[in-house]
Formats: sequence, structure tokens, C-alpha cells
Amino acid sequence: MSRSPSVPDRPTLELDPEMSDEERLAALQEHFTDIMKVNEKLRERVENAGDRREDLADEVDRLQRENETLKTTSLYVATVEDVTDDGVIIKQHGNNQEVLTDVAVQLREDIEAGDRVAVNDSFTIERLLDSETDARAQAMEVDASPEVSYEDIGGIEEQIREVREAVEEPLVNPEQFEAAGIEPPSGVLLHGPPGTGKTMLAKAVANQTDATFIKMAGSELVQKFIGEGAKLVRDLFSLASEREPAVIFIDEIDAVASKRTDSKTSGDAEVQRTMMQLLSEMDGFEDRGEIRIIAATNRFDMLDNAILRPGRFDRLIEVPNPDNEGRRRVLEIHTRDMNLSDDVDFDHLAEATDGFSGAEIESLTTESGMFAIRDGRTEVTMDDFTGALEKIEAGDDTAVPNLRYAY
Ligand SMILES: Nc1ncnc2c1ncn2[C@@H]1O[C@H](COP(=O)(O)OP(=O)(O)OP(=O)(O)O)[C@@H](O)[C@H]1O
Repeated sequence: MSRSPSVPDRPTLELDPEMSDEERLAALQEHFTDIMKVNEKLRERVENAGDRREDLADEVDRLQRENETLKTTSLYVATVEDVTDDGVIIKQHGNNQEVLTDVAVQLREDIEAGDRVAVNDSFTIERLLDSETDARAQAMEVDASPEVSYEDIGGIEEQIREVREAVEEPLVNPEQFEAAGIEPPSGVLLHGPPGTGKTMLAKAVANQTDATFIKMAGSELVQKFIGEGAKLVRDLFSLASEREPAVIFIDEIDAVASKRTDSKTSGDAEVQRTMMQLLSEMDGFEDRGEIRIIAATNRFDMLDNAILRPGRFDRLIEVPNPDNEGRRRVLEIHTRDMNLSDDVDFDHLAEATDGFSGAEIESLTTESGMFAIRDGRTEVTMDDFTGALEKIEAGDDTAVPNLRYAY
């Protein structure tokens, strides 16, 4: 029987019944020697296979690491201008350089003019990206008519007044500023702890002035592709001019406008480029017509002075946690639609929520409502509020400092 050449044939033993005992023994000994030889060959083969397996495992490991490195290496973003027989013509974002480049065979068929692609240092196209509109849509929140009004915001009346003066007035009465011969503030920076109503305030101004509200989170501007953050900033301002009047709201501006760090990593350089683009958009702002810009941060101490210079974010408004009276107002706002029992005492609750932000007070009211619902009631009582306060304190007492009990 023929076998695969790599596997040695199995020795056969032929014993003749006529054989003498000596002949039989000799045949068995010979057979034993043959088997031992085959055994030796097979053992060698197993050893070789083991070595080969180790080599292959090393190779897999090396390729995996190479793949990881390739995945984490910075890529540049470009737009495909034309697909020709000689290669693909791309235009790099950021510097607008046109380059004739190559593309991997498996990608070639999928690529057409207008596509966004990621290219490596030698401009080879590595992958096809989502369409630009998808990237824009992911990064920006656009609300043609936000529903928040000034009456929905409690405890920061002075801040509302300042924002109205700096943002609303120039949109509604530009001629007033012209007549007085002064430039309205370029950008307004709201700073203060999280959940104090900064986003609400920006939305309320947009609502009041019938402007489109366009929100971009600073963290979204920190992109993994070189030139992409700067491009998003340009997109943000061009979208605003398409939709004017518009209020641009950049939340977490510290993500792109922190003081320069000493590290010189490419990520930092990219963040710097994004910030420079933002500054240059703001510097060319006067001719932009009916667009106002509001930014917000919880990390005012981290901000680079460059963004606070005149003509940029030159109106700083602190939005703190509400005081006693403010907390009472926020409680009233968030319980407006609730079915409250007569024993709910806002004075006591305002006391007991010392140190709460507006957002935390809102959570307290929701949680109190949940207490009532769990108990099969629709009327919310003071006990529900007390239970909710206890629950909040038990969950995380650092998030709610100075918690005191009125009951
Ligand atoms: N002053 C306030 N009056 C009424 N509700 C408030 C107030 N502040 C916060 N809230 C409630 O908390 C929610 C979150 O507030 P908002 O997003 O405006 O806070 P923020 O200051 O922008 O927070 P962050 O800094 O975390 O972005 C609001 O939707 C609102 O329900």
C-alpha cells in the first residue's frame, strides 16, 4: 500500500508456520529493529514539526505586533480627486497638497473621486473613511430650534443677563452696537462646575434669537487623523454661516485649548493645530455676520491664555453651583409638572441640597418621583424626597458635598 512520502512505511512481519523457533525469533528481532527505526524517524519528524510550530508562532506574533503598530501609526486624511490608470490623485487635508499615489489592489475597486481616505507617510491609501457628512454628523449636534427658554434655568439670573447682553443683543440689535461705535464681544466663555446650566444657557439664547444651535464637544475635535480636527473646526464655522443666524456652542473647550504641555508627541501637535484653526476662525470673525460663539469649560485653570485674548473669548462668565435661593428655583422648575403633596417643603429641600448642581437637583426630583412610583403612588411626598436624598448620599457622597438633612 503506498503512503504519503513523508510518512515512513509501517514494517511488516511475515512469520511462516514452517519456521523453526530460532528463525521465528530472528524474524521478530529484525521486525523490532525495523519498528524502532520507524519510531526514531517519526520522533524526529515530531520534533521538527514542534520547531516549525514554534517558528510559525513567532512569525504570527511578529505580524500581529506589526499590524498593531500599523494600526496605531498616525495616518493623514485626504480626499480622492481622481482615479486614473496611473494611480489615484489625492488632496491632503490640512495642506491641500495634491499627490499621485498608489492603492492596495483590494481597495482599488471601492475608491472613487470624492471619497475620504486615510494615507500613510508615503501617501499610500490605507483605508476608506466614512463619508464626510457622517463624520460631521457624528461630531456636531445641530438643533434648528432648541426648546429651552430662560424661564427653564434657575439660580443664575445674573449670568443670563450677561449672556443676553453679550450674545443676544448683537444678534437682535446689531445697529445699536454700530451706532455706539463698539464691537460686540467676539466669544463668550462660560466656566464653572459640571451641570450648572451652561449648555442650557447657550440653547436658550439660540431659542430666543431664532438662531440655529450648533454644538460641538471639544473632545470630538481631538481626532485621530492629522488635519482632521482643524477640518472639523472649518466645517463647524462654514455650517454656521450656511445656517445663520447661528449660535456655535463648543463644550469642553479645554480639550483643544489647554496650556501647552512640554511633551512633543504628535497627538499634542495635532491638538495645537486644531486650536490654531479655531483661533484663526475667531480672528476672521467680524465679517461673519449673524454668528455668535459660546464656549464652556469645567477646567478654566487649564486654559491657554491665547484663547482668552481680546477678540477671542473675551467675555468670561462664571456659572457656579446655585445658592440657596437658586436651588429653590431649580427645584421649582423641575417639579413644575410633578404631582406634589402639600407637605413638600422647598425651603427645607433648598437647605438640604447645599452644594448640589442644577443637574443634581434635577436627578433628586426624578429620583423622588421614582420613590413614589415604586410605592404605587402618583403623588410625590416629602418622604420620597428624603428617601431620594439618602439614596444619593449613600451612592456617592463625594459628588454631593455638604449634604445636610432637613428631616
Ligand atoms: N441652573 C439650572 N436650572 C435648571 N436646570 C438645570 C440647571 N443647571 C442644570 N440643570 C439641569 O441639568 C441638566 C444639565 O445641565 P447642562 O447640560 O446645561 O449643564 P452644563 O453646565 O452644560 O454641564 P457640563 O459642564 O457637564 O456640560 C439640564 O438639562 C437641566 O435639566
